[in-house]
Amino acid sequence: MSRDHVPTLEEFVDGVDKRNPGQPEFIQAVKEVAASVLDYIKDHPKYHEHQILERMAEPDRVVSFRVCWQDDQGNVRVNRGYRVQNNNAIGPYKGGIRFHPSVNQGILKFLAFEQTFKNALTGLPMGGGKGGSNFNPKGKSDAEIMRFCQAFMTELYRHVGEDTDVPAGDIGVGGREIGYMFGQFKRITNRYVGVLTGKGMEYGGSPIRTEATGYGAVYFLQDMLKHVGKSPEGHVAIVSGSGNVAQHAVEKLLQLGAKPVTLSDSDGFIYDKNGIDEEKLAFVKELKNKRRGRIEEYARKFGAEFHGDAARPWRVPGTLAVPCATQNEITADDAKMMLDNGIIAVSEGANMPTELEAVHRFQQARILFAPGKAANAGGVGVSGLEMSQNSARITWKEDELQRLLRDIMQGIHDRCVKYGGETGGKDKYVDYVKGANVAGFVKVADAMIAQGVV
Ligand SMILES: NC(=O)C1=CN([C@@H]2O[C@H](COP(=O)(O)OP(=O)(O)OC[C@H]3O[C@@H](n4cnc5c(N)ncnc54)[C@H](OP(=O)(O)O)[C@@H]3O)[C@@H](O)[C@H]2O)C=CC1
Ligand SMILES: O=C(O)CCC(=O)C(=O)O
Repeated sequence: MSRDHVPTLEEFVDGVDKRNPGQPEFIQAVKEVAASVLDYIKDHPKYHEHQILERMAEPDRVVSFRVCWQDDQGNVRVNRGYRVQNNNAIGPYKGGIRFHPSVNQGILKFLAFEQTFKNALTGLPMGGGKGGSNFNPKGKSDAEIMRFCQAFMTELYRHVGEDTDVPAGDIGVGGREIGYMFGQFKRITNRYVGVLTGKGMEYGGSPIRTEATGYGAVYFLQDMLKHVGKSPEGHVAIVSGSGNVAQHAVEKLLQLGAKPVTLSDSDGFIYDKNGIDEEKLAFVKELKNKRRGRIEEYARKFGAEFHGDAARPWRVPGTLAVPCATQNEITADDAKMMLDNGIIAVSEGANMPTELEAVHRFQQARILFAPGKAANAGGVGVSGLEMSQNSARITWKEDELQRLLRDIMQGIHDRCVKYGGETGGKDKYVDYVKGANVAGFVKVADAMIAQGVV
């Protein structure tokens, strides 16, 4: 293909498809971005001359390694670990670590690609990366989790560092796992540095990192509603997941006067018509973070409905949705059902929880739809602030971090409006997908051009 010709979406995706066989999630993520930015590239030929999108869609490197550990019975177990370093044009690679049996290279490539745009949107100097393992933490003892985390870091330590690549948590990786990995990094390197974020407050963590992703996703929802003269107050909210992001999304929804009525895990979902209040949320936190139990218990305890067989909550009527479990949990049929039920806004707490066809349905219906790379960026935003605090060897006060998180989310909303807002329309429609993709792209692209062909 001639270098003068900006590829069409089909030509571009065809190339990505051929180079990444068997990686549908990665192709989906790249396709969504390409659909937003190719027109912008046509209007700004320097990005085509420098082959920016082509370079961004090829990770800087993918590290894959064996992780050997022993279970409580003394059996030797083998898993595969990865770190995908996608792009470090604007700062050290930054992004979470996922422990889940579904983890493979394609899923981590999609997450590292998304992270590159997300981190740029925060306005902080962080590149994009992601890592993980197909290790399944469910049902493992605390000692097994510790041995696995230590074995994982025994290889990962040589690829990360406070100015190189700074991992954090994601699905299956919370404060406990970060602690074990941090301890092992320190033991191997004899250095006490901010190599991971999401650390405990006693050893270099930042106030509100735990809450930041869920809170941020609801702040973004609030900002979208405010843009069209509305607020979350009084609305019924459908939430999926019951882990870190879902719990704090529910907490912030309650603080803003909305009524969350669902939560889920991989077994199914609960529907509490009376609403999940603070007391019920405290039960969920204890159930999930301490006892590591199943969400079905909520239904038994509070007399709510439980829908099993891995059912998802999208059939439940509500006007707001905050998907907080995993990728591709909202199908095109789900989107239709949600629209039929009168949904007005969706804010993605999870990464790419909405299938591409479902995104198109929401866009066609012109509802408020925030993609994860904008809506869930509060977590990595506060991680960036944890990095700053670690470098300066200080801890800021919680009030200050609450204010900074609010500012970061507001800034992301403004950037989306700048690049995705329609001019001249009466309904102030913002295509948040386009806005987030173009805003993230421009920042990374300009840095790449300034740094030459590397
Ligand atoms: N933690 C963070 O700061 C950030 C997280 N995210 C994204 O938010 C989402 C949730 O992460 P987080 O809350 O941290 O993870 P957690 O591990 O704390 O919770 C994940 C929740 O999602 C459910 N879940 C996971 N995989 C599946 C699946 N395949 N099918 C159905 N349910 C599933 C889990 O159920 P079960 O226990 O049964 O597996 C659990 O309820 C992910 O997409 C993550 O990438 C995005 C930005 C930052
Ligand atoms: O806090 C971080 O570094 C990363 C969080 C994350 O994995 C994400 O934003 O998806």
